[in-house]
Amino acid sequence: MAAESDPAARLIVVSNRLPVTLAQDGDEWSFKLSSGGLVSALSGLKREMSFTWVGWPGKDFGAEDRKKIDALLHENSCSAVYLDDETAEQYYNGFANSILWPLFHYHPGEMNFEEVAWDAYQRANMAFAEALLDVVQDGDLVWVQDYHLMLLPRMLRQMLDARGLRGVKIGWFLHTPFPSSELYRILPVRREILEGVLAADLLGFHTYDYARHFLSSCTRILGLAATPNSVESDGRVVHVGTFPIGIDPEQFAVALGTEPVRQRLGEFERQFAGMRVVVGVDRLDYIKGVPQKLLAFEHLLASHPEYVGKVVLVQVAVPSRGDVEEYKQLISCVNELVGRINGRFGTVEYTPIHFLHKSVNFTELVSLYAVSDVCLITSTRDGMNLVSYEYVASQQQRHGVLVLSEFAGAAQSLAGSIIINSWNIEEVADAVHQALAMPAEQREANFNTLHRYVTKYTAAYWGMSFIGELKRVSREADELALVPQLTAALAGGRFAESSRRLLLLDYDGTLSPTRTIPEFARPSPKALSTLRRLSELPNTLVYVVSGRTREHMDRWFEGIDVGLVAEHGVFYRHPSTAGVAGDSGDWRCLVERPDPQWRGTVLPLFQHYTERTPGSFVEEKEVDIAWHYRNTDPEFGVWQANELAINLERVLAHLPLIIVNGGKTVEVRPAHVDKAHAFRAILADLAGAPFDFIAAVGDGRGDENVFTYLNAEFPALPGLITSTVGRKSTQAKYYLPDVDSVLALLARLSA
Ligand SMILES: O=P(O)(O)OC[C@H]1O[C@H](O[C@H]2O[C@H](CO)[C@@H](O)[C@H](O)[C@H]2O)[C@H](O)[C@@H](O)[C@@H]1O
Ligand SMILES: O=c1ccn([C@@H]2O[C@H](COP(=O)(O)OP(=O)(O)O)[C@@H](O)[C@H]2O)c(=O)[nH]1
Repeated sequence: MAAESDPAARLIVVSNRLPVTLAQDGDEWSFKLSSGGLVSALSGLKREMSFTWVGWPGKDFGAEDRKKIDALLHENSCSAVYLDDETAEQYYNGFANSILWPLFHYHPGEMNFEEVAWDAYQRANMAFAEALLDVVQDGDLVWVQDYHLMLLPRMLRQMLDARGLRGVKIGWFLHTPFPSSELYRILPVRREILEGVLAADLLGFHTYDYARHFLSSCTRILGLAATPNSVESDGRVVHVGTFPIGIDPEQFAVALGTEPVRQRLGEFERQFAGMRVVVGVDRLDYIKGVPQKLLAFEHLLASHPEYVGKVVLVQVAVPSRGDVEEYKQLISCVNELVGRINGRFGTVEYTPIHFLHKSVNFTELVSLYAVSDVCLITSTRDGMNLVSYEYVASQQQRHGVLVLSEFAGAAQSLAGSIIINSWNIEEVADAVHQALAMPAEQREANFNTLHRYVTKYTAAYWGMSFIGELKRVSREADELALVPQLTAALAGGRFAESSRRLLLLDYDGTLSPTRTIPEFARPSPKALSTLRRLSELPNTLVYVVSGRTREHMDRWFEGIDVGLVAEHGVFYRHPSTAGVAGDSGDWRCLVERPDPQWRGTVLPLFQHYTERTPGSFVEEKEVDIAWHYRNTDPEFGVWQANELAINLERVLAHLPLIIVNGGKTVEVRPAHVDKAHAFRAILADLAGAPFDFIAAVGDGRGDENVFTYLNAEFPALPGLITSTVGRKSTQAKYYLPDVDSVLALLARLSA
C-alpha cells in the first residue's frame, strides 16, 4: 500500500468520466456505479488503496444542483469537473471518440478531424487542469487516465509551476493501443498531443508494443532521444513503462457462490440443456469485431452442420457512444447480420444467436460467463480487453475455453487461450470448433495456466505497480533537482574574489549548439568576442576542448589567446599567457602516432555502414575516426550504430583502442585518452602557480570524467565550479540550462 505508507503523498486519479451515473428523485440526488473496463479496473484498485477520483459527471448541472452533487460526491471521495454541454459533446464525441479513438485503433478512415472539436478538447483539458488546482497539494501523486486527457499533464504542470508547486508527481496511463508512428503521424495535432503527455513523470501502456510505438513517434515526430524505457524532453527524463491491467477476480469468485448467481445459472443450464454455449460480451464498438464474430459463427454452422441446433452464441452488445455516426452504422450492420444468420439456421425451437443489445447486471453477466463453454473475443484492436479476464475468473467449474483475438492486448498475457486472427473468418470458426472439441484434461490445464495469471496480475497489482514506479522515478527526479542551477551571482562572486583563474570549456553543445558537419560548427561572433575578452583578463587562462581536429580549432580561434584541446584530448596547446617554461605554443600530442593498420581495418567498416545508412558520413581526423549519424533515419541510425559498434569491438578487441558510441557518433580513438587525461597534463604543466578558481563546463559524457577528476583532485577548493549543460544525472555541482545561458554567464565574467 505504497500511497498509504507515505501520509503526505495523496493519490488523485483523474479520468474523463467519474465512475458514477447520477439520478434525481425529487430534490434528492443518488448515484450508482457505471460500467466499462476502466471503471472495473479502478474499482479493483480502490479496494487496495484510497484515492480521490476527479472526473466529468456525465452532463452539466445548474448551480443549485451542483452544490448537492458536490456534497454527495465528496462523501464518496469523488470530485466533479463540470463542462458545458457543447464543450463536453465536442471534446468527448467530437475529438476523443471521433479522432483519437479511431486513429489509435487503426481506423483512420473513421477519423473526422474538425477544428471545433480540437478547440473543445483543449478547453476541456484546461477545465480539468483548473479543477485539479483546487484539489492538488504539493507532494501529491496525480494519475491521469487515457486518451481523453492527453493535454492535461502539460497544462497542469504549467499551472503548478506558476504556483511554485514543484513537488507534484504526474503519471499518465493509456488504456487503448498506441498505434504505429506511421499511422499516428496522420494526426494534424500530433506534436501537441505528444508534448501534452510528455510533461508527466511516468507514462504507462498495456503492452510493450504500444510503448514502443509511442517512443518511436517521439523520436520521429519530435526528434527526441529515446531509450527502450524513457524519452528525453525539455531536459527531463520521462519514464515509459508497461503495466498490463487486470481485474478484481475475487469479485467473480464471491459472486459465483451467491444465491442469485446460483439461481440464474441454474435457469440458464435448464434453458441451454443439450446445447453448447459460446458467449460474447462487448461494448458495441467497431473495434470489438462483432461483425467478424457473427460471420465466423455463420461459417461454423455452415461448415459443421452437426452444430446446427446444438450450439448457440449469446452475444451481449452493450450500447456505447450512440451519438457518433460510425456507431449508429455499426448497429444497423450488426442487426442485419444477426437477422440473416438466425433466418438462415434458426427454427421455431432453435435460435442460433441470442443478441442482447443492452447492458446486463452483474448477476446476469457472471451467470452467463459461467454457463458458457467458449468465450469468443474477436476485437480488431483492443487496448487490453477485460472480458477475457472476467471469463477466466468465472470458469472454476466448467474450464471453458477462451478464444482470443491476437489484436487485443490481453493476447500477450493470456497464455492458455486459443489465439486467432480475427480478420480470418475461417480461422476463427476453426478455433471455435477446436474449443468445442477440446478434451477435458487439456481444458483444465489451460484453465489452470490462465487462472494463475488472472488471480496474480489483478487490477490492484496494476495500480500498485504503476504508483510504485511513479514514486520511484519521482525520487530519482528529486535527486536530480537537488543539482542547482549555476547563477551569475555565485560564479561572478567567486571569480571576482580569486586571484588566479582557470576556465576549462567544452566546445560542442557548450559554447556552440551541436552540429554534424564540422564546417558548420564554427563559433558564433558572440562566443568569439566573449572568449577574447576573457582571455585578455589578467591572471585568467581559458582552454577550449573539443572533439574536432586541431586544424579546425586553429582556424576557428585564430588571433584569440586561448588554450586548445583537440580530438577529445589527443592534442593540446597552451595560450601564450600560460607561462609554461620552454613552451613554444606548439601543439603537444598525448598519444603515440596512430598505427596505420588500425585505420586500415576501421575505415572499410565505416565505409560499409555509410553506404548502407543514408545521411551518415565518416569524419577522418589525425588520430580519431568518427562515424556521424545525426542526419539519418532516427531509429535506423541507432540500430546501425549499435551494430557497427559491435563489429568494431570484434575486430579491434586486441588493440589499445576504445569505441565510443553516443551523441550521434561512433568514434574510435586510442584507449586512455580523454578530456580528463588532457586536463591532468595541462595542470601538470601549470603546476608552478596554483589556481584559486577553476571552472569546468561541458555537456557530454566525456565531461563527466573531467568533473569526477576535478572533484577528486580539488575537494577543498571553494573556487571549484563544475557545471553540466542541460538537466541530467551528473557529477557536476551545478547545471546551466543551455548554450545561451553558458555564453551569457561567461559574458558576465568577462565584463
Ligand atoms: O466511457 P466509454 O466511452 O463508454 O468507454 C468505456 C471505456 O472504453 C475504453 O476501455 C479501454 O480500457 C480497458 C481497461 O484498460 C481496456 O481493457 C480496453 O481494451 C480499452 O478499450 C476506454 O479506454 C475507457 O476510457 C472507457 O471508459
Ligand atoms: O453489460 C455490461 C457488460 C459488460 N460490462 C463490463 O464492461 C467491461 C468491458 O471492458 P473491456 O476491457 O473488455 O472493454 P472496454 O469496453 O473497456 O473497451 C468489463 O469489465 C465488463 O464486465 C458492463 O459493465 N456491462
